[in-house]
Amino acid sequence: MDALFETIEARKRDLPEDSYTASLFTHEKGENAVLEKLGEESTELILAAKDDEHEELAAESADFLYHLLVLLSMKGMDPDDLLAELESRF
Ligand SMILES: N=c1c2ncn([C@@H]3O[C@H](COP(=O)(O)OP(=O)(O)OP(=O)(O)O)[C@@H](O)[C@H]3O)c2ncn1[C@@H]1O[C@H](COP(=O)(O)O)[C@@H](O)[C@H]1O
Repeated sequence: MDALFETIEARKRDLPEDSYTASLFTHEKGENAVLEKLGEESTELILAAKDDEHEELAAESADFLYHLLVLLSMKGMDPDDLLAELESRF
């Protein structure tokens, strides 16, 4: 997750043209682009869970987590903020 987040941060900084991640940071809809994606991915995740398809559920969870990490980066946060919150509940 740390390596993926570092890649996301690099895409935010360098904005390569062929990068999907960079396209989320420069989207005309602003942060709504990634928020919409999170909505779609959560629906797909729920459908995979209902079908009890483990492979599909893992794939949809990965899609959701990736877009969540992009959102955290957009907000100037990082995975440590998420982990700190989880630890505070432990
Ligand atoms: N983990 C991901 C990842 N998960 C999902 N996606 C993209 O998220 C997009 C939307 O997912 P969907 O399931 O909705 O795909 P879709 O059905 O094609 O939907 P649309 O794109 O048509 O809306 C797809 O284009 C996926 O490729 C990701 N794109 C990138 N990453 C990671 O980010 C890294 C950098 O990627 P780039 O920014 O593209 O260089 C990659 O090496 C990966 O590690």
